Amino acid sequence: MSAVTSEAASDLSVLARAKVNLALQVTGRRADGYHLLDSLVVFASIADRISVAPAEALSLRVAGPFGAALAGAPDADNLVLRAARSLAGAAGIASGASIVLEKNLPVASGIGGGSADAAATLLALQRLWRVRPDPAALAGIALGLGADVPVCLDGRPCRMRGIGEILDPLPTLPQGWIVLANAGIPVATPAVFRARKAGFSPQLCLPAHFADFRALADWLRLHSVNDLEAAAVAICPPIAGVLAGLAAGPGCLLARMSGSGGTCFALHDDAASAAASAQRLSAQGWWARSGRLGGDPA
Ligand SMILES: C[C@](O)(CO)[C@H](O)COP(=O)(O)OP(=O)(O)OC[C@H]1O[C@@H](n2ccc(N)nc2=O)[C@H](O)[C@@H]1O
Ligand SMILES: Nc1ncnc2c1ncn2[C@@H]1O[C@H](COP(=O)(O)OP(=O)(O)OP(=O)(O)O)[C@@H](O)[C@H]1O
Repeated sequence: MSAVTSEAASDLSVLARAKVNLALQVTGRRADGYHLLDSLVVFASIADRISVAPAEALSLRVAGPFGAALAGAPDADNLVLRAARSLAGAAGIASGASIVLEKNLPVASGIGGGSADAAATLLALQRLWRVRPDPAALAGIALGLGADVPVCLDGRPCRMRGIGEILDPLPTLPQGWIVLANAGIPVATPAVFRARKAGFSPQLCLPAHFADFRALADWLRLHSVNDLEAAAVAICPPIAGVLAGLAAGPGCLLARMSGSGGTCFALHDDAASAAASAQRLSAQGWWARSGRLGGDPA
């Protein structure tokens, strides 16, 4: 680890953006049971937020609309504190931090909320503690926290392979709009992988670029799938209703599930139809949000 020279206080608050698997193909299985994936991962503007401040001990306060969903589990199991302890251990940091998690994303819902929180914690605490692990050490810490943490730490649109550790940045994607919707039923990732009955899919065969957002949606529909969708619907049938509700929204170019579910997404090439779809689905009692996707990385 080497010291970082100076950091602004505003860097101590980091967005943990929702991870969306635009495509998710299961291409094989390792001897340890983990599945090999080929996935196109992007990040929506819809996000949790991690804020850190100096303190002698390590503490976590959870706020926000989905904070209560984490209240049942011991704080020690929270991926935020696990990330903080991993970094402190690797960096030999004895001091603590006061961490606030603003939980805006539904829990256990396929958009990597906990993984994004862990990644944001690693970024914020590197600044607070003024440490910079070498990239290989940081990658090891991230993967040790979960298969989705490396891609969340990278934060850019990526092709993700291996079990989540092989990341290739994608060229700038065309800009569009996304609607995320969720019926409010947590879906456990291991159960979905276990319930998967189909064989393995081939690797994705990506074009060099997409002319516009509609071309991206067309390519996804014709040349890729989410291999976990059928298993997730079998475990949690309301997911099929969410997919149908998104697909029925005027202007929807593609409706698909993200990750292991139950959050599903719709792609739109205009902000107004995306916002209208999110409003309509919210009125049905589901969690639904619209946001920006793609364009130049922030
Ligand atoms: C499905 C995805 O969301 C796609 O982005 C991720 O691969 C899941 O990432 P994650 O939630 O961070 O997953 P982890 O917490 O590492 O693993 C949870 C469980 O999911 C299964 N798992 C996860 C990732 C993977 N490549 N193969 C798997 O089989 C394993 O049973 C594992 O015990
Ligand atoms: N900060 C956190 N936010 C959300 N879940 C957390 C957090 N810390 C621990 N967890 C636990 O991690 C599990 C997975 O939650 P998460 O919201 O990350 O799932 P997910 O969105 O399905 O993730 P992925 O898309 O990476 O599979 C839940 O059982 C939850 O209790």
